[in-house]
Amino acid sequence: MDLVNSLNDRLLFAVPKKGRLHQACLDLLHGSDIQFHRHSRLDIALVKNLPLALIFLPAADIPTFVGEGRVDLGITGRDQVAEHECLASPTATTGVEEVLDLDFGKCSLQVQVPQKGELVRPEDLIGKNVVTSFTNLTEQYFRKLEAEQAGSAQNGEVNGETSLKTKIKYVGGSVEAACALGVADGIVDLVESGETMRAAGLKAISTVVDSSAILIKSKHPSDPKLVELIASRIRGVITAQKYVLCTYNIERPKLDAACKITPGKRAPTINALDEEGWVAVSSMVERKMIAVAMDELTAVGACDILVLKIENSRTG
Ligand SMILES: Nc1ncnc2c1ncn2[C@@H]1O[C@H](COP(=O)(O)OP(=O)(O)OP(=O)(O)O)[C@@H](O)[C@H]1O
Ligand SMILES: O=P(O)(O)OC[C@H]1O[C@H](OP(=O)(O)OP(=O)(O)O)[C@H](O)[C@@H]1O
Repeated sequence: MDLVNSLNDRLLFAVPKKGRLHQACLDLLHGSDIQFHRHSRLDIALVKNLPLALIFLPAADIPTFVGEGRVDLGITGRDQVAEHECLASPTATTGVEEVLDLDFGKCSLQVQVPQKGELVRPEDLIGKNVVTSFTNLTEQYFRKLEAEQAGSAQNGEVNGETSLKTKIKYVGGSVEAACALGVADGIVDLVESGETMRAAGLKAISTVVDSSAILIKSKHPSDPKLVELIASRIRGVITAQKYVLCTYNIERPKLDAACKITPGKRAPTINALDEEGWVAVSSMVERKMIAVAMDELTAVGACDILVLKIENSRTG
């Protein structure tokens, strides 16, 4: 097939085909000027302006394809990478390397139990039924907990061959239904806002892993220079989303106080104004801090404060 043959000279980049990370990934590709046309029903798209092909895969499968080295780059959740890698030996030649935290898709994999009930600590689930989509991480978690309870953790038996008392079962989705249906005493599932958990009458009692979307690469990518170029473009878009540009005018004696509020990524840019004793300052400020920064700037005497969106960036 032509499409498959045309992959030979291209770097392969795996992107979640659906789910929570899909749209944010498309936005990131757009912001990085990675241009492609995806035919309906096709999970491969050739990039028009770079020797790159996008492969649309379930987020859970991306660490496998990148880890095997067949696909060079990928975006998925840190939770999915941890689930895939937690049974791998640290000296394995296959596997993935994290390139960049993408600052979206933030959630936590948490142990959850019914709000009303006798189970209050993760140890209370030992020997009971636990349902999850993350069986490897859950097994690792309960293996450690069981070893600790048996007082053997310090003797290095955490990864020992003793069989697990806790019964861990896999389901592919709607994990939160398992307790109400009587299939599980507790679950291990992702929590972002906590709405799903609370609606199902559950509460979190422990965190297995915190997650966000990450850019990963194989240990031996086919074109390391192109990997670096793509990482640099994506880093630029992420930085642009994370920061805004704040500009203001201030009298020189008040400049030190203002610069403490807006120190910038490297340092603020300061230009003399065509008015004696006044300067203009421009500085990158984290978007989530900008309202507080504006309040504080006003309090120290800054005026004409403007906040501008950053379209794209390459910063050190
Ligand atoms: N509620 C959430 N908030 C933020 N990120 C999430 C949330 N749920 C999942 N994620 C992230 O998105 C990744 C993919 O999860 P998602 O449930 O979207 O996958 P999927 O199974 O491919 O899609 P779907 O649930 O539509 O079948 C997770 O591994 C996690 O990193
Ligand atoms: O804390 P919240 O903001 O409510 O988000 C958490 C929910 O989001 C994910 O499921 P998703 O909606 O993707 O569907 P799924 O159960 O089919 O995976 C996750 O598995 C939780 O169920």
